[in-house]
Amino acid sequence: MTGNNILVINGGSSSLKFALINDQEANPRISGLAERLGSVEAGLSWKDSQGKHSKAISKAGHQQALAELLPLVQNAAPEGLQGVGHRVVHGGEAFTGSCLIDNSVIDAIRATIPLAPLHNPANLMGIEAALAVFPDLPQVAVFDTAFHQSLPDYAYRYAIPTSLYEQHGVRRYGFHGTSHRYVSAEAARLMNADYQQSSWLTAHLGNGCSTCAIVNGQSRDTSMGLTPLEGVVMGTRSGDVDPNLHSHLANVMGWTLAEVTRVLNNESGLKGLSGLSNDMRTLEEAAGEGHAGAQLAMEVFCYRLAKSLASMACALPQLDGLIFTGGIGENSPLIRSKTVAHLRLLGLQLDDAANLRCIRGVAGEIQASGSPRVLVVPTNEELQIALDTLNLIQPHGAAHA
Ligand SMILES: Nc1ncnc2c1ncn2[C@@H]1O[C@H](COP(=O)(O)OP(=O)(O)O)[C@@H](O)[C@H]1O
Ligand SMILES: CC(=O)OP(=O)(O)O
Ligand SMILES: [Mg+2]
Repeated sequence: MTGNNILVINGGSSSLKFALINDQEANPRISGLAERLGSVEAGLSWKDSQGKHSKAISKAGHQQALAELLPLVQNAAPEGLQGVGHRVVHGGEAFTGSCLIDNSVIDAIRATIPLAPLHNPANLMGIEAALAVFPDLPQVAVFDTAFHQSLPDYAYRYAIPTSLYEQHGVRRYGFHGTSHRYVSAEAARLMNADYQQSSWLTAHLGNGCSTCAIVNGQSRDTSMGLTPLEGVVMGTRSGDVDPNLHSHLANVMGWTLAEVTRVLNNESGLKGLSGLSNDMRTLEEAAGEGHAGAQLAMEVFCYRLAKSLASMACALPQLDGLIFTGGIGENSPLIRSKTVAHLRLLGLQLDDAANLRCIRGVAGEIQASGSPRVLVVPTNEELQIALDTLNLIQPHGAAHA
């Protein structure tokens, strides 16, 4: 049994992340990143069984980058590829699950560009490049928003005029659905619980961060909204601010809309608060050495995260577990413990030794005895995308590694 080989592509505006996943193997055969696409500094870096490699691909665009990595992928999968799975950030209300890509799907992703101007054009570039390079392979779109299409209307509607929703799609959509879905199903599996009869809170803490309430395998609420700016504090994104901040900055400071958008998306969050970095590792080190900005950024991050989780708890009939995931959630005992310390009202408390043990890919339970479960579950969006892709291209479903 050699398994199935799926190429997973996550297209960004000037980058293209990729991984070759075999559904019978624990690790990707090859994974990497083409970055600074379109510029003279464009480069390709990747990791395979032989180690880490890099190569300059000056001025390469998305399609050329894919053509460059094609021989590497073919080399890693001499038996051939079965399909290509794409991360697509925004599917609007058109997609409640993953789907095979055809012209109508491409049109629907294009029609959603006004709702995700930073993400969807880049995802489309990845899809179009892959269709040009692999015209004969089935390709699948896996949407960040699809898992959250089960939100009830009282969770997804904003209290603004109804016409803005009905005519312009202004509502909460939610993102990181692939990760929230993967880690909650994985938690149920690890706990021998029935996923279809279970309730979870999840905290996906990467560069982008979001929380989610999952009941019986369905998302019931999530912290991100119309765009991935709403919600908790992130690496460079502010999360929730007073909606009047836009007009305040325009009227008092004379900022343009583009400047406000750039500052809230790229200069805020941990980076803006600390004045130092968007990287939690850097902040933890600096805070340990007494850097006041780093300390404050971490305090705000944890308090706001706890507040978001407490509000998500409104959507649950019971709490089977709080799940931490993403680079920060999987690797920072300090952030987990500071966050849970604000959640005593939910009865949550950590076991310090267990908390310290769950880092660098180690999954496990970290609660103190008597507390509802708290779990660390490493996310694997690429594997979930590969499994969704296999499920759609194989009528009888895919096997799990
Ligand atoms: N050991 C660690 N301690 C604290 N934070 C960490 C650690 N390792 C990674 N991180 C943080 O994880 C974040 C990146 O998460 P990741 O999930 O890799 O991001 P992305 O959303 O880009 O996939 C960064 O803030 C990084 O500092
Ligand atoms: C939608 C989103 O926030 O994605 P990321 O965390 O990859 O930036
Ligand atoms: Mg990640």
